[in-house]
This record gives sequence, structure tokens and C-alpha cells, in this order.
Amino acid sequence: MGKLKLTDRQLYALIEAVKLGEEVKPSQQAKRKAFARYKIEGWENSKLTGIFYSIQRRLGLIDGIIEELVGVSPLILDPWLRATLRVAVEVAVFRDPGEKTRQHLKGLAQFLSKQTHPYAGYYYYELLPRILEYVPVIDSEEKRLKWDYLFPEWFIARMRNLVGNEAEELLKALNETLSTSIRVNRLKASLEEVEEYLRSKNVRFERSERVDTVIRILDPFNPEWLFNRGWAIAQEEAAAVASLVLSPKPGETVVDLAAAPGGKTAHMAELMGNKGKIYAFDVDKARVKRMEEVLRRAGVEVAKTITADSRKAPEMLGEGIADRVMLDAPCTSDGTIAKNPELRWRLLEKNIPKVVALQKELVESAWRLLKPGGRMLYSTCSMLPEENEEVVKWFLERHEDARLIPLNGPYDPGFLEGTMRAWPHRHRTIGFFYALIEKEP
Ligand SMILES: C[S@@+](CC[C@H](N)C(=O)[O-])C[C@H]1O[C@@H](n2cnc3c(N)ncnc32)[C@H](O)[C@@H]1O
Repeated sequence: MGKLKLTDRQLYALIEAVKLGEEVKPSQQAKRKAFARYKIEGWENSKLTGIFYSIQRRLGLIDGIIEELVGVSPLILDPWLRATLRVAVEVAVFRDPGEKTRQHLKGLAQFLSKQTHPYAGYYYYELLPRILEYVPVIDSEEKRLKWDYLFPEWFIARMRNLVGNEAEELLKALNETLSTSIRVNRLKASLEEVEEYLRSKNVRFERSERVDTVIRILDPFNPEWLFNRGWAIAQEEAAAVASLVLSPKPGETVVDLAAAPGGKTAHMAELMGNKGKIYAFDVDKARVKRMEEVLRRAGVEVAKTITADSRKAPEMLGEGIADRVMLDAPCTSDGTIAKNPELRWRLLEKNIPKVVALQKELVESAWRLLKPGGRMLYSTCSMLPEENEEVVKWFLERHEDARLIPLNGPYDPGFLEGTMRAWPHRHRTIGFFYALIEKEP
């Protein structure tokens, strides 16, 4: 491989994407915005996208190096300085930059002075030679694994416990870039219309083998046009399977307890033929706003959005009112690391019990809302058993009138009989867990 060549403009685009990635989630969206500003297209886009994602994946390692060099956590530095240092470490330590690119790295001091404060530019200029000379010391097995797989050590250990010698494949799959996945919204368009549009743009795509309205886009392409018209919604195959498993029918009353940004609410409205009622709760005001926009574009007429803590939903709506309840629970989201590479460094083992406690309270609320004979889906995009099988086991032990409806595909059995799991390394989608529970009639 030749030396890495990057121009000033390309470095600026990367820095801006990394900086924006701290505020805009998923980071894919931040990258799109920043690259559009610098008119990064075609082959340039592919090259810089690769670098952007590897920065996100290595963030913990990169920040560790910065901390070693400056003596404080990069999190307390000016955001422009932090983003510039992250790009500089990626290029200088993990890649092999050519002489011109090394000069461009020096030039970033001026860029920084303009973007923020001359002091930041000066600070960077002084530090750069040490970044350019940095050589890592890998002196233990833990460090080796961390450098090979770019995950916190506790997470590597958990995954080994979970899938044994498949762990390496799983970690690799989490490090791969998943192609953009969209679900055709049949309230607004047919599968053929969407495919025709993609063909007209010369974009390569394939249909999912498990969900007939999900399409994977194989080329770098922004499907904004489809989203704006409500013809399609950004959704992973495993997420689309959730609404299919719950399978709400036209005319039913449905409660979605963690609904924003509305992917599953919109899908359920489609499955219900826009007939019946969906109460779509979410506690996050900004996310509810986004959901309202998604539902409006998708032509959903049966959803009422409610900004509230859904632990209060039974008091607000009354008990025993729902035919179906969707509880796509808030979780650590470790199953989505391929989509949000930087997430791995924000996962903290000590936060798991807090998330689990909330999941247990939410599943109790879901239960109170259900009519006898009604069904609820408990799902998460986490792979940790504490958030999945263990919550369901805990719940079933407390409710004699609850029974698991066994799920027999399209994915693999979970670690509790009757539940189901989608795995990134086996199914080319995000990690996902499903348990369908019925209240005795
Ligand atoms: C996994 S996301 C939901 C994704 C959504 N179902 C979809 O398909 O687009 C979990 C959501 O739970 C929300 N949430 C967290 N705690 C909550 C609570 N106590 N009550 C209601 N919503 C909550 C978060 O704001 C987040 O939007």
C-alpha cells in the first residue's frame, strides 16, 4: 500500500465530521453533513468514509494516546482541538502518511486558530511532533486484544462468554460497516417504485432475504429523497422483524412504549392498514419531534404521540386497554455498534444495572396496559443477557398468567427457550433480542 495522501480540504472535512459526530447521532449523519459542506463525493467520499469510521472505532485508543501525550483527558479540551488531535493521531499513528500529508497536518494549526482560538493552534503545533513520533507499547495480552479488536476489555470478555469461539467473528462483524438498510413504506410506495428509483440512480441494492420490504443499498448513496417523500424509512432488517413478530391487526389498540424516532410505530401503522389506534410514547421531547416528522412523511394517520415517561402510561391510558404493546426497550445498544462505531467506548459496565432496572419497570407497565389475551413484544438492540433473557425470566416468575409465545425464526433461538436473537456475525444485521409474551385470556 502506498503512503496516505490527504489534502487540506479533506483533512478539514474529516475534522468537521469528527467534531459534529459528538453532537449528531448516528455518526453516519454527521459525516454526511460535514462531507456535503466540503463537497466530498465519489471516490473521495469512499476513501474519507473509511478513515472517518476507523477514527470512530478506535476512539478509545486514540483518546488514550492523546491523554498519554497531553496528561489530561481529551474530553476537557476545546472541541475543535479535540477533533483535530483525533484526526492527527489516526493519520500519524495508525496510517502511513506521505511527506505532503505530514506538512498538511502541520498546516492544521492555522485552521484551528481560525476555528477556535490562536492558543489552540499553538498548542496543537507544539504537540504534533510527539504525535508523529509516537510508537505504542503493547506489553500485555489485554492490550493486544484491545488493539486488535478495538473494544473495552470487559466487553471482549463478555462476548467470549456468550458465544465462545465465535467471539472473534462477532467482534469482526461489529467492526464492519453495515450497508444502509431501508424499509419500503407501503402506505406511500410499492417495492417496485422504490427499486425503480434506485435503478434510475445506478445504485446497486439487494432485497433482504427475511423481510420482503427491506432493501440493502450496496453503494455509497444518500436515500434522503426516499425518506423525504415517505417512500422509505431508515431501518435495519432486525428492527423490521420486531413489528412483524408483534403483528398488530387493523382496528386494534396498540401502545408503543419507547417509540421515537418512530420506525416501528410507522411499520405497525402500515401492518394495521392505517386502521385502529397507536399510542406512541417517548420521554425524549426532541426525539418525539423527530418521530412526528417521520410519521407525517410516512402518511401514518392512526398514531397519537405522547411525550411522557411510559412508566406512567397505565395511569394515563387506563389498565387492560391494549391488544398489543410494543416495548422496544431503552438499552445499552451494543448490538448497533456496527452502525455507531464510537458507541463501544461509551459502553460502561457499571451502567448496566441502571438500564436493567428501567427495563423491568417498563415491562411491568407494558403488562398492566395489556388486555387479557393481548400480546406484548419485549425487544432490545443489546446482546447482553442481563438486558434480555434475564429480564424476561424475572418477569415470567412474577406473573403466572404470562406465557412466552415461542418464536421459530427468522433468526436463532435465544438463551431462554422461545425467545429469539439476531446476531451481527450470523445474520448481517444489528444484534437484537425478541420475546413475545401473551396474557392469559
Ligand atoms: C430503542 S429506542 C426506540 C426506537 C424506536 N422503537 C424505533 O423503532 O424507532 C428507545 C427509546 O426509549 C426512550 N425512553 C427511554 N426511557 C424512557 C421512558 N422512561 N419512557 C419512555 N421512553 C423512554 C428513548 O428516548 C428512546 O427513544
